[in-house]
Amino acid sequence: MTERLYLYDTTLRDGQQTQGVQFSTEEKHQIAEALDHLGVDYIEGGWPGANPTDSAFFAEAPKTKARFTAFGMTKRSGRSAENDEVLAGVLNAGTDSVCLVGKTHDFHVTTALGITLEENLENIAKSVAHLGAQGREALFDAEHFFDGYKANPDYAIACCKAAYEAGARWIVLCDTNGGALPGEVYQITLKVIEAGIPGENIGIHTHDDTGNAVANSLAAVNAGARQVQGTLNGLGERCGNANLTTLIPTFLLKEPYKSTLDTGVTDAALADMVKVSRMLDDILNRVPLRSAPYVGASAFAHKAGLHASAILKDPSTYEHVPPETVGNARIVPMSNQAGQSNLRKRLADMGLEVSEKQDLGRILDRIKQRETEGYSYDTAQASFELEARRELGLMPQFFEVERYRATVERRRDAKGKVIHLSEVTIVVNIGGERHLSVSEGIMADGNDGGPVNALSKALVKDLGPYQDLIGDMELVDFKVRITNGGTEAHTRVIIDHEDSQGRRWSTVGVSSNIIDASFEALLDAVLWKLMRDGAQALGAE
Ligand SMILES: CC(=O)SCCNC(=O)CCNC(=O)[C@H](O)C(C)(C)COP(=O)(O)OP(=O)(O)OC[C@H]1O[C@@H](n2cnc3c(N)ncnc32)[C@H](O)[C@@H]1OP(=O)(O)O
Ligand SMILES: CC(=O)C(=O)O
Repeated sequence: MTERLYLYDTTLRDGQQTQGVQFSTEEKHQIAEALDHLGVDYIEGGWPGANPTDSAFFAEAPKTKARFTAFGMTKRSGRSAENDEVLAGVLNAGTDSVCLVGKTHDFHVTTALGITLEENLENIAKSVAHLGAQGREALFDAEHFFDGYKANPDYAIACCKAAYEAGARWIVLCDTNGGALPGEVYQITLKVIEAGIPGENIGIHTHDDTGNAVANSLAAVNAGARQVQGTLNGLGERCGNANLTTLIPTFLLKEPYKSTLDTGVTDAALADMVKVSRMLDDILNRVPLRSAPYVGASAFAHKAGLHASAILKDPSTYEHVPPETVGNARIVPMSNQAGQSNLRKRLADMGLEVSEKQDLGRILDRIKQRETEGYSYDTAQASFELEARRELGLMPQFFEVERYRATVERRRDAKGKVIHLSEVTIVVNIGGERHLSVSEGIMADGNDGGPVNALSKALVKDLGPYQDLIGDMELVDFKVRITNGGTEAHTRVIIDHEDSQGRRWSTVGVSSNIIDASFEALLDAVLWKLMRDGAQALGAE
């Protein structure tokens, strides 16, 4: 027998309380659609009436299978629920479900609201009853509940009971300041159940200020709570909310949850978890967190030689779940932590079957030597492939760069405005024919006319017979690190490119000069593309 566990998403409300996050109405629609596809039970859209974006979003609310929910606060003292204009703004959104936050910590009632404890109980009860009278499903977010319980358990429970007895479907225990720990969340949730509010009416809303938001949510569920609130990628006020991108796979893939609880998320939707997580990062223009549980790019990356060796025999040796269940992928990167197992796997993925131990040993030595010089191949897999081919004598010679020159200049234009000028000249020999390309960039008001951009444009401007093959390359990311390779400081540049086939590849360059390091990474990017697309090697005479 399984029990229903309800998932309540607050990305569009508490997620929007993240510093630096401001969703547009359009983005809210996009996120709501992705959440609905995932199969959560509730989507909290925001606080209608609190700001123009939320009001506009509720005015054209998305049609979702999930219960689309408006958020607000309990009525204020000195007026009736019917006459509270903030509450009216929330109700006017016309949603079937409404979640109201109310105080449950005596200190907040007297200090933040400045009213008596009795008045607060009445405000909670009257607000919830008003929702019921309007035919709405009521949820009560018991703000500061765990801190309130520790300070005055009877009063904190009385607040929850006031809401429950007034007809609230859910009493959501909130760790508003995020300071609670799993043991106490478990014990206090049990106390609420003992006080007469059944677990099937209890929700949990946690924040990650001690890094325990997910653990605290699980603790409440272990005690009997049957609704979990959280956000995609753990977005939220301060350190964030409980991360649904972590919790959902845990509920579907881990015991005891897997065989005792049902959520509305199917296995097929779970396999889109990485996609949904990346969609949110794209909207926020954030680099996805590589180490994110389940969905991070490194969540199934096996860097150490001992791990890679065992993974090749059976992936479960170093994986807690199969990556494809959440739409992720296994990678075995190359680095100075690697052994021949990593190498064989990487080479096989590239279509190179290398069985000679001597060949493998030489490639490994070459990679490890270059890593001591400042190169890094665990992300720059395209450069790794080129190095392996060079060591095996399998790297075609497409062309030779005879020389390049890059100049940068900072001066004022006729109006006295500071501008930066970059000019790059490259001479390339292709099959005995010399091609000269010049590119220049002017950088003013922050546009992209810097020297690396000019270098990139010059390199791909005229590669003669190869031009058609490289025309769709786009530089999409550029990272610079200062490293200590050997005795001197070096600049390491990692560049990501994409092409129209949807491929993304990373290359690395290292030099004491940032322009030269960039040039090396750009050149590798072009060579990798030509090699992968089967370009004919014309050499350089
Ligand atoms: C724990 C949470 O994350 S709850 C969600 C919090 N989210 C937000 O605050 C974002 C949206 N909020 C807003 O846009 C604004 O705060 C509004 C529109 C709701 C209110 O704005 P204002 O009227 O200017 O009030 P302001 O924000 O300064 O202060 C909040 C008021 O609500 C009162 N209040 C706070 N919680 C409650 C409550 N649960 N019930 C009743 N009143 C409350 C406060 O005492 C304060 O009243 P005061 O000004 O008389 O002291
Ligand atoms: C309601 C809410 O967001 C909190 O208490 O954290």
